[in-house]
Amino acid sequence: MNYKKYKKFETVKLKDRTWPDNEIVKAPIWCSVDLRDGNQALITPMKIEEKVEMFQLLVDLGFKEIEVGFPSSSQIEYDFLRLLIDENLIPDDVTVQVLTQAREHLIRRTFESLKGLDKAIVHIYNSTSILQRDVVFGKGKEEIKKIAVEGTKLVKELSQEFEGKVILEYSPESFTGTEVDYALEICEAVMDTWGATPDNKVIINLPSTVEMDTPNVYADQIEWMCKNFKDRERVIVSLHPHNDRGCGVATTELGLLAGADRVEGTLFGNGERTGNVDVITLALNMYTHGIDPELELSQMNHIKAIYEKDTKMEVPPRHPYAGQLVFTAFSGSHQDAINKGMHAYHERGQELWEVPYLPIDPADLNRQYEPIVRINSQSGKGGVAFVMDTVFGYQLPKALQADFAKAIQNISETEGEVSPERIYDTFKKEYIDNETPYKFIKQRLIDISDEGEYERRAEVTIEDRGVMKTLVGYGNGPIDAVKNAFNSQEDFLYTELINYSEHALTAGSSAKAAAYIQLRPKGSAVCEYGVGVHPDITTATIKAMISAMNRIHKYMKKEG
Ligand SMILES: CC(=O)SCCNC(=O)CCNC(=O)[C@H](O)C(C)(C)COP(=O)(O)OP(=O)(O)OC[C@H]1O[C@@H](n2cnc3c(N)ncnc32)[C@H](O)[C@@H]1OP(=O)(O)O
Ligand SMILES: CC(C)C(=O)C(=O)O
Repeated sequence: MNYKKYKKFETVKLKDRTWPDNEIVKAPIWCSVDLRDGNQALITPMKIEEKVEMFQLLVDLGFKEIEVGFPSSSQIEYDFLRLLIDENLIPDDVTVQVLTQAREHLIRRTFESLKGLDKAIVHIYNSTSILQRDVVFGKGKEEIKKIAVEGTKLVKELSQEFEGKVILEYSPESFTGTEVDYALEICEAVMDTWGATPDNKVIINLPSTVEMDTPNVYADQIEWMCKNFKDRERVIVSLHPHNDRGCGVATTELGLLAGADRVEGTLFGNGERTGNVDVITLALNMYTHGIDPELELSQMNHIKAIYEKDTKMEVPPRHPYAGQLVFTAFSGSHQDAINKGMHAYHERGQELWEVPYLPIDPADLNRQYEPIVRINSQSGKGGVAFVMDTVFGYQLPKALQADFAKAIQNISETEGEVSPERIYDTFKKEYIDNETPYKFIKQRLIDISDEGEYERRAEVTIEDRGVMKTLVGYGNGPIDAVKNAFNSQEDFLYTELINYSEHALTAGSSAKAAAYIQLRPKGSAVCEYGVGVHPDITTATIKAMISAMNRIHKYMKKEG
């Protein structure tokens, strides 16, 4: 690879830059260019119905400025705008924008397409970069400036005949490859020609048509322009970044720090080559800093579905905020931290979102029902416990979490990802449905307390390898009485209770309880959990105890 084939681009010299100390404190004016820059870059450009659907989505998301196409370039582009106008599909608070090269016949045709609108942004451009002046136009600086000025004159003239209001936008296209002082000279000439004033501002769009350098260099270019306009008040400074070096979002954010007022971009960053800047990421980056993004992005799956349908593009699984995997943690330590963080967030009822590894509450994007944690061989007990809790409602005690996670890891090591259903089935098989050698049949608990002495008699009927037995025991509470009923049998293992917990599993009249019992045979190191589920908590507890005993039997048999 011959890196000597390339050279670094000449950067603007800005010694007194202020942008590094600035902060983004409010949303910029957003302009969607999905229907123009996005559409022109598609393998199959959108059909009219798809354009209409996309336009409606953009309106619903809250865009107030939408570049709807390049009407002079083709009949479909022209017809689409006509349809929006003729069918009255443009809301009053939305301004449509149209792009055209700064060429007479294209500008005239553009104005024809606008008939009937009460306002529009007419966006003219010509390339101003050193390279394009040379290889595309073969023209010097004055001639290139003349293209912009002549184009502006014509837009002005046609605006005067136009019944609505025209806002002029001018782009020194390939701005990032243009000397800033020359870009400024053309932009000032355009504004002077237009007669720009603070009440009749011109949108000066400074595109990073090709991302040529690090985002700080673009920020320097923008700050330099902002500082050097003759009258900053007559300009709306607009950014239009592309993503050639993969820094489109950073470039835009730094451009905003540098003083820009407006951003042109697309949903999910569709657009020429590596795409335009992704407006959704920009807006949600602001949102997660407590800034109103002024876009309604809560129905993320819906936005993604329409986008994918109309553009035939796919949102990659790791795309910020929208990708299928971005609210999923596979690794154990992440799962553990998310699990604890979510619990703390809900328990504390705090207003501020603070959950490790999740910069945004998935619920804010209507993604709360997606599995946040997925289980593979890198997962630990936290992730398994999280799935059991959030998907199935079982709050596993710590020691059981570790024990059960081992069983799941054994599966994932051979089979890969383990689904929540598989996790639950395994849990049931391991801890609930253990019926050999002992099977629970029924129980009766009698209060035999006397003069302040709290005492219970437990009668537990079980099936022991085909034989029905009713065991009787006494204790100072149900668990004690039941345990003693088992321990009083000579042919049973004498077990000690190590741990007990229970909780309601479901709400309402059909509520069930889950009981967790950990037992250890006296003098043995074996320690097993059993789980019982039943509407009656005592029955759930007895079932858990029997399950734990059966697991001990199984384990001891295995160990010989
Ligand atoms: C960075 C961007 O995304 S800019 C937007 C780009 N989008 C598009 O181009 C999509 C729609 N475009 C089209 O369909 C066509 O380009 C049309 C219909 C607009 C124009 O088509 P054509 O006139 O056949 O060709 P083309 O666009 O290649 O223009 C060629 C001529 O226009 C000149 N030209 C190109 N851009 C501009 C401009 N912005 N202003 C003035 N002249 C220009 C070229 O120098 C060239 O001149 P030459 O023939 O004297 O050499
Ligand atoms: C027309 C201009 C703004 C453009 O699309 C670009 O520079 O990328």
